[in-house]
Amino acid sequence: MDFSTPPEDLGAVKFVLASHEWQYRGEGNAKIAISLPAEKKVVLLPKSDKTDNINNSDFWHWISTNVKFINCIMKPIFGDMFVSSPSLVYLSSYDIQLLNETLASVRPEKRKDKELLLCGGELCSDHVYLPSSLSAFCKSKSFCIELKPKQGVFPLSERQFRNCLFCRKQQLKMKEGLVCQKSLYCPLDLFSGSWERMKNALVSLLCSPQNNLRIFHDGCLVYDEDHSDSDLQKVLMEWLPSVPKSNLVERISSILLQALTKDFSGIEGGKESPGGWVFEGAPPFDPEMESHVYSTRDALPHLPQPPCNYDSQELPEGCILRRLVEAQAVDNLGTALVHDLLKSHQQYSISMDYSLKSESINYVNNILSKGCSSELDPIERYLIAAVARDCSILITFQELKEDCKEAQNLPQVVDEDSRTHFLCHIAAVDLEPKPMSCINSQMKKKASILEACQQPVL
Ligand SMILES: O=P(O)(O)O[C@@H]1[C@@H](OP(=O)(O)O)[C@H](OP(=O)(O)O)[C@H](O)[C@H](OP(=O)(O)O)[C@H]1OP(=O)(O)O
Ligand SMILES: Nc1ncnc2c1ncn2[C@@H]1O[C@H](COP(=O)(O)OP(=O)(O)OP(=O)(O)O)[C@@H](O)[C@H]1O
Repeated sequence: MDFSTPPEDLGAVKFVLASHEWQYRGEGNAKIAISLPAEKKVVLLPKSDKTDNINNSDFWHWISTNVKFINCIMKPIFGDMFVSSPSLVYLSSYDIQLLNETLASVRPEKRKDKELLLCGGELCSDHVYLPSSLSAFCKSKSFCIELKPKQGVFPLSERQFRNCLFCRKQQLKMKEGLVCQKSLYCPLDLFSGSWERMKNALVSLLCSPQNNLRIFHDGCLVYDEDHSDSDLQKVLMEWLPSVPKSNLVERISSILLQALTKDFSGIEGGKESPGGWVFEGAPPFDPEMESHVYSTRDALPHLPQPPCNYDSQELPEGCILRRLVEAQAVDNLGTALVHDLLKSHQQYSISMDYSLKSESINYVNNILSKGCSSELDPIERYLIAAVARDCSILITFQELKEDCKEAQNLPQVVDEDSRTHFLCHIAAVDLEPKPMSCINSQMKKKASILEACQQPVL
């Protein structure tokens, strides 16, 4: 593969590793994140497995199309205030190789099936820190909670299960040995609009984080699934002022919930695109619809756990939870119906069995040409919703200096027990489009989940 041609014509800027102080931040299934602490930026580098076969020109078109998708589709849907625009960088193959070698000792074993092969990536604001416009009013320590909330609203065709997809998938994760304990978290509670259930969901995430919660302190990972309860207590003691007999997990959950339900529209110059996210023809989020499926719900596999609660009420306007749930509801058909549609669609069927990055470019270009409009077809809507069902949010807090009158109108939350005020910021990340083949792979995953639920691991 030849990655030597500088892709400057697509707006990419040269990134020389040796010119920056850098650290490994973390990774998911698709990208490795390198943080640049002095600049408060991150470089996100796509990973490849040995079977990926993409040429230089296709790679650069794919990655620049991804950035356009974030800017033109996900940003209007979530709102300017929750999404920042990445730019493109290119690296030498020497630097990519150096990264592979240097990172080998810090990368988790379970992620090493893929490595860096492609000489480019996205440069983004590092959202584990507060933007400087806010941190100027704060004391020094910053904390960030990363959440991957997963799917919190389901199309009618997928509401017949007693337990939601996340809770059913726990059976598969147990069966495959990916986790040794089931998560206590249920996304339906987080998105329920009920203060008590949302709070319980956050406590559950803190106590069983799996790959759905991480905490960073001044840019360093201090709590995730590989840490213990006592690590969590230490982090929270560092974060919150001591108050005798108070429950730190409860206190942090309350702070987090204030941030997740806060109306950020209009804050930080975060102007809405015309009409906000709701574009003509998008199915409105309708909690009433689910009443129709009660009658069939009991017919499906019973897990050795209580049923999930599909009841929900409206979330506050302009808060991140509402934006997420509305973006997830852009698909109102569900995987099986969309999969059937795809099979019958001559135009798409060719892309279906391929996970090649170049294959996704065509459908993303179609979405880009339509924009957030009623012209989007159900398959395109599904692919947009799929991003919102798997993205992460970074919620960052920094303690406000005492008597800081200038910060009155800035977004803040309060720890009631200690009366401490924190400025906060929320960013959605991992908003790149999924390949068309994800419809096929999600069908297969759902079949495996059903099978795992038929022989539940206790
Ligand atoms: O479909 P799911 O729910 O299994 O989600 C996958 C995630 O699994 P999770 O359940 O969060 O552990 C999975 O996360 P992990 O690798 O398990 O941390 C990825 O996010 C995957 O996305 P992609 O295919 O890399 O773009 C996700 O796949 P898709 O969203 O592309 O289907
Ligand atoms: N803009 C950002 N600021 C700070 N940290 C970030 C940013 N973007 C990503 N990260 C960190 O990098 C990690 C990997 O990024 P990302 O979630 O985009 O990767 P992925 O491989 O696509 O994930 P997934 O497996 O969930 O699809 C995130 O979990 C987060 O900790």
